[in-house]
Amino acid sequence: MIKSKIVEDKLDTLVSSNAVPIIDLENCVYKQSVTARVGQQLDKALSEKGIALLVNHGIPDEKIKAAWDQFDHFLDLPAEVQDRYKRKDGTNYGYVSPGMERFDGKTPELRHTYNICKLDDKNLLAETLPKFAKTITELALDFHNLSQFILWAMHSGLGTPTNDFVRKHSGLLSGDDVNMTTLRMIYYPAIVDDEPGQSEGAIRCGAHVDYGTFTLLTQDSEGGLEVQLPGSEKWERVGHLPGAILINGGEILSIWTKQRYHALPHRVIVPESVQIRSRGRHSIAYFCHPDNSTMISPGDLLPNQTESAEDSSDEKIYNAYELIQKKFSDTYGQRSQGGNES
Ligand SMILES: O=C(O)CCC(=O)C(=O)O
Ligand SMILES: [Fe+2]
Repeated sequence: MIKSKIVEDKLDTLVSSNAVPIIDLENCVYKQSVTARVGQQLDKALSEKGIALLVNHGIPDEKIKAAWDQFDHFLDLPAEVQDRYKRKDGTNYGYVSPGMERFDGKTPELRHTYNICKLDDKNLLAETLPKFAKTITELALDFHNLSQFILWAMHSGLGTPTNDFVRKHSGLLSGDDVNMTTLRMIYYPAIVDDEPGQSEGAIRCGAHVDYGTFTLLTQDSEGGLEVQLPGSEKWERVGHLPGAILINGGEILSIWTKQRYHALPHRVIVPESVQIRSRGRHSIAYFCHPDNSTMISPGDLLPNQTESAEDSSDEKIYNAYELIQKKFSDTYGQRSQGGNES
């Protein structure tokens, strides 16, 4: 009985049933034939499923593992040292301890995260853990380069006549005062069933959609990630393809494409399998955002977009920064000021 449950846990995922498109990035070579193919595949995947898996993305596994190791070292530091790096109100960078985030406004998330918003972040633990700063910064640069390749491919897939879409992401990782793009280290501790508050009603990460253009996610093992595919309210387990990076669309991209691309609802539950939940889980999310001052007009990215009666209505158009702040306060109320990016 127990055995068949474990087998079921291994098989019953979107990855194992080939329901997530896999896109080969060919190490991100900037060849027109490659960006055009990747753009087309992304267009199909993000419009039909809201999700895809990227392989041959060029970020070596060892670099990702080294970053997880460094985050573990950070989590081993005494609490008073960690506190010095805590995320502060009005900014997005720094350490977020379990319980600081509550996606549904009440249930604390059982996870540690660390946000990096700038490639040359002088505050990044350079004195306390020099290797942490070096390893994470190098990885952030890799994600920055990968996201730029994806932006060019998306530009091709969307068929927008100008390269404004790419240009509007000029400030990737140059600081959250300019652009909210964030590399987030994440660790979900193992769930110990008989410790109070650990399993009953607990969540690793509550249901939400990400706010920006797209998110890249890498995970070290199956650990409860679930999504709602377009047109369905059913939560489906994603599963895990070692070495692949998952991409999902965010809310700004969805508005920009008049919902052609889906903002994918997702969450991380406490896995029902004792075996799986008794393992800690690492992930890294890279949230790609347009520059804060970018005006996000519905349908702006679609080719041949002419101003329709609907567009020229009095409906207010927000810039990317306002949209994110609005989203924070819709979702978190007062917490938004010191809340989280997702
Ligand atoms: O850890 C994961 O798998 C997902 C994390 C996530 O969705 C987020 O932080 O926005
Ligand atoms: Fe998310």
